[in-house]
Amino acid sequence: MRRWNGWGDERFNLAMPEQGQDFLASRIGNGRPLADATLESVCAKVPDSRLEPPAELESLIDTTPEARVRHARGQSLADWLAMRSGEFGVFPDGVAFPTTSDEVQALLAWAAEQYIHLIPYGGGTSVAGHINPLDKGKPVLTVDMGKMNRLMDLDRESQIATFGAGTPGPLVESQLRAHGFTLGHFPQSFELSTVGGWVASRSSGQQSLRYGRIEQLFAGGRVETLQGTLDLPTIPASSAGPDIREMILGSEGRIGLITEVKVRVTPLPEDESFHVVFFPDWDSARTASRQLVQNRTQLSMLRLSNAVETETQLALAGHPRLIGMLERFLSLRGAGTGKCMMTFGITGTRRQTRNALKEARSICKAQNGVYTGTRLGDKWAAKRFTMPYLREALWQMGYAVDTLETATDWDNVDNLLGLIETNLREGLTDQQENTHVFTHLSHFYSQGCSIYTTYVFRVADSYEETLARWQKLKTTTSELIVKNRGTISHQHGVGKDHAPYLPVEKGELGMLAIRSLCNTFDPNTILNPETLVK
Ligand SMILES: Cc1cc2nc3c(=O)[nH]c(=O)nc-3n(C[C@H](O)[C@H](O)[C@H](O)COP(=O)(O)OP(=O)(O)OC[C@H]3O[C@@H](n4cnc5c(N)ncnc54)[C@H](O)[C@@H]3O)c2cc1C
Repeated sequence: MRRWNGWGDERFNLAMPEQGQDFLASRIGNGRPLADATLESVCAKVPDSRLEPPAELESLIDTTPEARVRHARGQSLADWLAMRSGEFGVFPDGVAFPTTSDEVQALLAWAAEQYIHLIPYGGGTSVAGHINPLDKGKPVLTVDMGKMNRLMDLDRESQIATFGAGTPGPLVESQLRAHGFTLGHFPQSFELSTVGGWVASRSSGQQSLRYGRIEQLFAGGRVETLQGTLDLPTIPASSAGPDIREMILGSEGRIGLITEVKVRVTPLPEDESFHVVFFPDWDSARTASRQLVQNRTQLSMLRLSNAVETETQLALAGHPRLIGMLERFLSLRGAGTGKCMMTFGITGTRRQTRNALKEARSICKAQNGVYTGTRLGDKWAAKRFTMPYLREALWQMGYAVDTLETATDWDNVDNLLGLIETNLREGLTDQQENTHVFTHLSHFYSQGCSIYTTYVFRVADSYEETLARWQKLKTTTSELIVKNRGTISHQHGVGKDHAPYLPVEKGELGMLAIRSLCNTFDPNTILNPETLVK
């Protein structure tokens, strides 16, 4: 069963190896965990539902406290603190589980008539407050799309698959795999996030170098809005004015409920492998990454850890004897202190992968990269969806962990990365607290790349103080990002948490256009208020 107050399946735990514990203690001190609230105690706080559904919708709506608790928060650190403390604030009045587009349309009609706020909900993996209900004086109905989770059609010739919007990553891939296809969209939240959520929040998967971001994969579909149904036909390309698909991408539940998603799929690859190269320093590593992508070497994924992330990953990996041997070998080859780890994936026909590997190794070698084969890369691939479980282990040790991500042009990558890391590292020094900060680059483009920074700090003596620590780090760094040519989000979307920073990025006129778009479909702000735009 899914954890009600954290990430993933409650039967699965990721243990922190002893060396990892020592490493963190040496960086930020020993943590002291806070006490967790129980599900029962939180359910007891849930007020009576204000919903009075008509008979024909009654069977679709669950108003039990537990369903409402389980849909009240996403996965941001602020959400995590709310769930762990039991201080949720607002709960939805009910959760609807529609099974067809017609049922979604009926829910919309009822919501409009009764002035009920409606929150579309995919996997609830938002890390930016997208799906949290607000107290606006009206009832709130969360619409969980999870029952619309089937592969509805597969056009093998055009390679287009139609899915119910609530289909989560594993069901997308298993249903396609049975027909010899893949979507190739693998966000780290793959286990729980859904195809509709990916479209609504402009998600990016780890192998976007080969398969593209969701923008490239989203071919069309069906959206139920308060003004009627929007059918998005699949056309390979078009010069017929602005693209309606682009309006749905990143709409974050403000325009309507996506009920069917048509995606561009690819036959399963013949060959796939993941490789690791260590570079002596950041400059050579960053140069090699940029050259790989600007050279259009056919990689399917690329990730470059800076020196602190490399050190942290090796410390947290366990197996001290093997890691020690690796470090000695790397040191002899010139990649000692300050080394940076690059992981890359190659996917395709055997011929393509052979050529890509040759090209990639040659570019890396020219920058003094030490190629170590596939062993570490295979480990990364095997564990890539389990890493979010580490949050639970860190929490039990008294540490809070969060990530910040942006993207910028190559000429600004080092500048912005430095600003982000320094701000996070020094952000709690006035409280005599250290923050452990490390970064990787991922999602590479010819023009630039995304910057993904993780920060770990000790929880304070109370939930309120811990939240205040997070707010300070998050707010000051978000301001810094948008003031320095970074996007407020490369892949996590805007939600409610990033909405204050959007106007800097879009400008006044841009914000007016986005607001007008939402108003066209939803003039009375029934849908997901204050997400994306106020
Ligand atoms: C551990 C972790 C790792 C993550 N890794 C990545 C990553 O690698 N790449 C990445 O892109 N993101 C990542 N995310 C962020 C998150 O998973 C994505 O934003 C994802 O796309 C959200 O999908 P979801 O189905 O969970 O949507 P939800 O969180 O349920 O909703 C997100 C938004 O989309 C709207 N929405 C959802 N479904 C619909 C629908 N059918 N119709 C209309 N609106 C809808 C909601 O109203 C909300 O505004 C990560 C999150 C976590 C917790």
